[in-house]
Amino acid sequence: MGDRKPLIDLGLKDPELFRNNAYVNGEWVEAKSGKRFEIIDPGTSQPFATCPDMSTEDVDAAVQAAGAAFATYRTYTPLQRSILLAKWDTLIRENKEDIARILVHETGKPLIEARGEIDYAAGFTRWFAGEAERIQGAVYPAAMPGRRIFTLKQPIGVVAALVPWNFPVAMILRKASTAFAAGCTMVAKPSPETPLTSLTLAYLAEKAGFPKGVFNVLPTTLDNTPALSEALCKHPTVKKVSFTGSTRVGKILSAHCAGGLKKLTLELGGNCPVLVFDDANLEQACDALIPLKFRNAGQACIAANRVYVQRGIYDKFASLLAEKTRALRVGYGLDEGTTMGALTVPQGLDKVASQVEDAKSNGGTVLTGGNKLSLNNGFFFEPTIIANATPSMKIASEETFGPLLALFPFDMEEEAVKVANDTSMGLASYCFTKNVDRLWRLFENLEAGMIGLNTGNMSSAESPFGGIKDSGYGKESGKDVAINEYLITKTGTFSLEGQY
Ligand SMILES: O=CCCC(=O)O
Repeated sequence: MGDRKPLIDLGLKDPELFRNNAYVNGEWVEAKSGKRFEIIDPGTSQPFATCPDMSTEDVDAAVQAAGAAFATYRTYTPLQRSILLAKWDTLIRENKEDIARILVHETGKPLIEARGEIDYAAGFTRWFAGEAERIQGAVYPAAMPGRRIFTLKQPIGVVAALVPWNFPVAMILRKASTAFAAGCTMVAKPSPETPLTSLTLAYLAEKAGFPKGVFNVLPTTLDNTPALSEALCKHPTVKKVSFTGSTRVGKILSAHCAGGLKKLTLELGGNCPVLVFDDANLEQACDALIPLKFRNAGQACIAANRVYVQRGIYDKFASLLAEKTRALRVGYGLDEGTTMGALTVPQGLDKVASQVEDAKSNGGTVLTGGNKLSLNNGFFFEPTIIANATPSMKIASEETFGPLLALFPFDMEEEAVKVANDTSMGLASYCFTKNVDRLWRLFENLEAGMIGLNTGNMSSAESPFGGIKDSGYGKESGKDVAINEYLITKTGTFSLEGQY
């Protein structure tokens, strides 16, 4: 266990999994300042643990450790890296229940979703255990006689991972598994709300046998986050930065990285549209939309935000969706039967409330929900559906990041595509129709990095994840594309004697 215990009994089968110190160079350490901060359970608004508040003065030691570890870890064979990832994967799966409990306390999500997140997250450790052994250069036929051209893929170096609070286990594993498969080392900065699961994963990485310094985790507060992130981006030993979060912060980090020409992966905001056509299977569309919107209380970058419904089925679809939404059980994440938990940050409540008020005052109809919930002192909001939404409402242009869905009517396909694309974002778009030609047209014409065709679920280890436009660049997960983000391609040119 770390130096301190949790403030409440977390009910862990293995209390060793609770780690509340930073992890640097294989040691569990305090911040140089000696300061700690509280981690709040969103389901009760009460602190349940504390962590060291790492700041810029703690950055160099972590990066130096990762740099020193890189000198050795880069020489590990693909098979050695694959075996380490596979061991980590096994330990994560074996400890799923305990990790899920910590995750519920950190995020407020229901236990059933926390377990699902760990299954999803362990998909990355398993997938990248395989990818480690599939890194390949190429040989190119040369135009000049006697010349041979070939490429070699090598790890880029120390990576800084800036991790969000909405899927803290999945997002850190999506980045770390890729980096470790490539032969890189990492300094991770979890979100201030959710540092504990990252520390548990670091503990399991140590148990799996990753050498000291390969994985370093720096918890910090919201106050220290901008400066610490800037220090990581600008540290000369850091060669790549991977960030998941808002477009606003992504642009700031991009500026920090520009001076050092750091390679950057940005997985940013969504404001994702969904198009439901008259010929869709309405049950299928509703059953896809409920988790797509209300998973993690709507706090997902790929969550549905704006739903455009063709006029012929608008009323029928709206009432079916409202009925299925009313079946959700909002409650404390660890309570039996909870299917939607608290929002992770209290500011989220105000944003949803202000969008609901704005919609109502502009002629929107609340079909279900619409209010904050007074439950357990936690950050709860009812799952909410607004009908008769119009382009002038805030929900038409602002990403909600909460449990609110707005239904907009439309008549023609061209019109729906135009409004769906009328955003600076381009992460994911979804469409529901049984017309195959239309599906194909939509796949080509919707402006997003990922398109769900009769599905709302497209996140998986084998699928390249990432957006276009203001939703960022670079892909995470999937074959080749993700791992290439952590590799350099070195070109060799060779001349045969007597033929140059
Ligand atoms: O919120 C961002 C990630 C969501 C996902 O990986 O499905």
